[in-house]
Amino acid sequence: MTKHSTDLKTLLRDPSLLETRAFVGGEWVDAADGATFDVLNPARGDVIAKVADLSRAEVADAIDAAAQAMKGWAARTAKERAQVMRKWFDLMMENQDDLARILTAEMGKPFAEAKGEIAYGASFIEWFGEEAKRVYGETIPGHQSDKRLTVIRQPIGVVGSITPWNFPNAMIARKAGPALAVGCGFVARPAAETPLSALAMAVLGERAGLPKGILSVVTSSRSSEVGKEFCENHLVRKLTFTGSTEVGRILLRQAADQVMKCSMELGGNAPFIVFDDADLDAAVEGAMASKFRNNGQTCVCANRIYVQAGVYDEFARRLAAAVDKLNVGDGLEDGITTGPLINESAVEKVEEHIQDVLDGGGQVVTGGDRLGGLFFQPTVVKGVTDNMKVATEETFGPLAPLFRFETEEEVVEKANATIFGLASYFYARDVGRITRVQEGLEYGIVGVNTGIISTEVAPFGGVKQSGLGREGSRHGIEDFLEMKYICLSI
Ligand SMILES: NC(=O)C1=CN([C@@H]2O[C@H](COP(=O)(O)OP(=O)(O)OC[C@H]3O[C@@H](n4cnc5c(N)ncnc54)[C@H](OP(=O)(O)O)[C@@H]3O)[C@@H](O)[C@H]2O)C=CC1
Ligand SMILES: O=C(O)[C@H](O)CS(=O)(=O)O
Repeated sequence: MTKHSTDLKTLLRDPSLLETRAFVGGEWVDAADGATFDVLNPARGDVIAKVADLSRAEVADAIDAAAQAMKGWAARTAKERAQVMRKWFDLMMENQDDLARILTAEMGKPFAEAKGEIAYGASFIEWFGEEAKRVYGETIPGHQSDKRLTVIRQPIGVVGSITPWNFPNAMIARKAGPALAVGCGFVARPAAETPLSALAMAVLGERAGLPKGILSVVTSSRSSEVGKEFCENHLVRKLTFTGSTEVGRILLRQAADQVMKCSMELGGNAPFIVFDDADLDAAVEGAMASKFRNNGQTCVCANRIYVQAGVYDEFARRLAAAVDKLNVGDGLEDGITTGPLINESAVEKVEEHIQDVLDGGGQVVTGGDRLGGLFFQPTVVKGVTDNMKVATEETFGPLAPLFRFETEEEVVEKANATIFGLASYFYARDVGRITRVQEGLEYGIVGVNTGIISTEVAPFGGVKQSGLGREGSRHGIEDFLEMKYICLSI
């Protein structure tokens, strides 16, 4: 891999999108004490920016500003807010290439994939700008002749948002879209690894006409302090989080003290099942898409690949052949399909899972080795059994473990044997089997003969310990509204 420094500003058509100050109350600010934290390019290891490192007190200022700005923003009509959201969408798409280069530089995913994320993120801004115009109330036949009953829905209040590094644009957009569209104030704390994408979104949001203070981006290396401020500040009425189940539990415990409404999009352990009546080429294509998207660093990636005995060896052969065509490298360079992992611990987790398979008698079909830095060979292993770590732990990397199974009943039981319940996938052609399996899988999302399920028009979220609530779709707006029952006596 070529190792050279990243002069990101020279790569941008509009260098002003590369913002390193925090966005608080409509102002671009350095930390009061001048503190900064480094943002690294995971492909090259160099520091690409030094970003304002805010304290908890400065986060509180952003919350105050959001509460103040809400008064005017919520008073606008849904159509007026939608016009600003639409402008924001247009600006994100006009600046798609620059936003993608910033995203690739700080997170590592290849430029083409980063462009896809920008479009995916922008789609939530567009979708919820429109959806907010359809937040209807209701009238209810009175229980007494002198009573007139109505139900109205109003913005829940100031929203605190904590998002991960794996989708630095889309995970914020999937929350900010509905929250802002219905009139909420929104304070976003992006992961310390990837703050630049969020800041660039705020630059464009300001240009689109978001009023001062309604959106803040509070960059900070002190994630737990920010989380505590969100959970303890009584002006915050909603906490929305995407990340690990472990951190989700911490936040839920903290939010319980003020009975705060929470949305949680947490970890997964997706089964990917290939039955013997599957279209094997389609199943390989789906496995590649699901497993190796974002270098395996998504909560909906296939984490366990179950293949029915009759097609196990052929599927393994075809999958390995497809994996060998992946091109690992620096995502800012042309022709790269697979970037680096986000950090050293992510690489070590992949190595740990592979070694555990080998220690248990499994074998590497292809890959299995580091490539220097944070790069790792996309890997297929076979002979994987239920007692191995990869059966219960999310790898979050480019490892495709193949489990063999005999019967439909067996594999559905094994697929469900996890505390997680976010995404699941299977390939089959028998309609009876498809019906039984799609209904039997205990997951919030089931992909049938497809490995990619993510879209703004459908409800995204998990059951069991994969989360609370849904994001996207007409359902995704509900979490940012409160229902009010009005009983009028005439
Ligand atoms: N469901 C999903 O979409 C995702 C799931 N994951 C899962 O989480 C694992 C670890 O990934 P990672 O990014 O470290 O995910 P984390 O859950 O550790 O971090 C997610 C976000 O939460 C912040 N955070 C961490 N601890 C706290 C806290 N105590 N209070 C408030 N905020 C906190 C992080 O900030 P900071 O990074 O600055 O510490 C980051 O912004 C992955 O291996 C994967 O299993 C990860 C990303 C996305
Ligand atoms: O957190 C994630 O991994 C994303 O939610 C996955 S997706 O929505 O981009 O598919």
